[in-house]
Amino acid sequence: MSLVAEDVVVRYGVRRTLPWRRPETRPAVDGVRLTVEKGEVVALVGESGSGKSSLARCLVGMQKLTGGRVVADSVDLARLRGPELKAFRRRVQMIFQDPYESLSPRQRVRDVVAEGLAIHGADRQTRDERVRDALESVGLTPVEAFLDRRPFELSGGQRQRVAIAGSLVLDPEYLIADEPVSMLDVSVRAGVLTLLQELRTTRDLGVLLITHDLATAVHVADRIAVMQRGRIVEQGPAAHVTAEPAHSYTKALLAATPTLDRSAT
Ligand SMILES: Nc1ncnc2c1ncn2[C@@H]1O[C@H](COP(=O)(O)OP(=O)(O)OP(=O)(O)O)[C@@H](O)[C@H]1O
Repeated sequence: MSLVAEDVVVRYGVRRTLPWRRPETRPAVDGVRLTVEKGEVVALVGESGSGKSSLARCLVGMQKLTGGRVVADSVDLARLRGPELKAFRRRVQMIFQDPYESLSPRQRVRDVVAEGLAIHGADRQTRDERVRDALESVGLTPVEAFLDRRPFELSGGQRQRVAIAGSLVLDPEYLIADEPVSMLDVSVRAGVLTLLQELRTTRDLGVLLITHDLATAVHVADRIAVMQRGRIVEQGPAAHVTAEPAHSYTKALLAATPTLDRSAT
């Protein structure tokens, strides 16, 4: 069971030009191969503009590919239509950097979390059970204390947990988390990251954690993929990538992360 980017290319803003003229822009994603298995956390690390979000959008089917393909359990995403596409969208969920932005301020937590279920058609009792179960899974307990709150009555960490619960109600197989803790107070980051790690185990979830911060990646990831200017320049087990970085860019990232940089001691 895996979600795979195969030689994915994303090129923005290609002008309609004569066919023999070369495109003028460098691809945002430039031939990326990346696999996320169920039950593992893969961190995609790179500086701003390296193409991480573009690749993430490809993996959830929100971005048109210029080249390559996304394959979920051996099926090419581009071939999916109708109910199959709908099922894929349920199986692969995405959460974003700013939990406040992705939540509707007027809705109560119970409605925010149930929203995806309503779209995918579920009766009221199922919805209620799933919402409670999801809130428990993300540690928002006792559940009754949270059901009727609105996003502005929650802390940043709690809002991100609500957003994660909104994905979990759909019982996804993969979660693409785009900078899920970078807007959060440092004191609550570890809690949200640990939650993602737990979900990997308890729900056999495949997690792609996108971050510009190597320390965040090391905290939770089984594997790390390092992205620079649209390419994956290095990937491997987290411990290996940080202990013996092969690429100069990974070395630079390590050097910029004093808590991990062994050469600095
Ligand atoms: N919709 C778009 N139209 C045109 N260019 C885009 C679009 N989205 C991203 N880009 C460009 O593609 C490149 C990669 O952007 P992307 O957001 O994927 O990188 P990133 O690593 O996620 O960066 P950040 O962490 O800042 O979001 C950047 O040069 C960006 O300006």
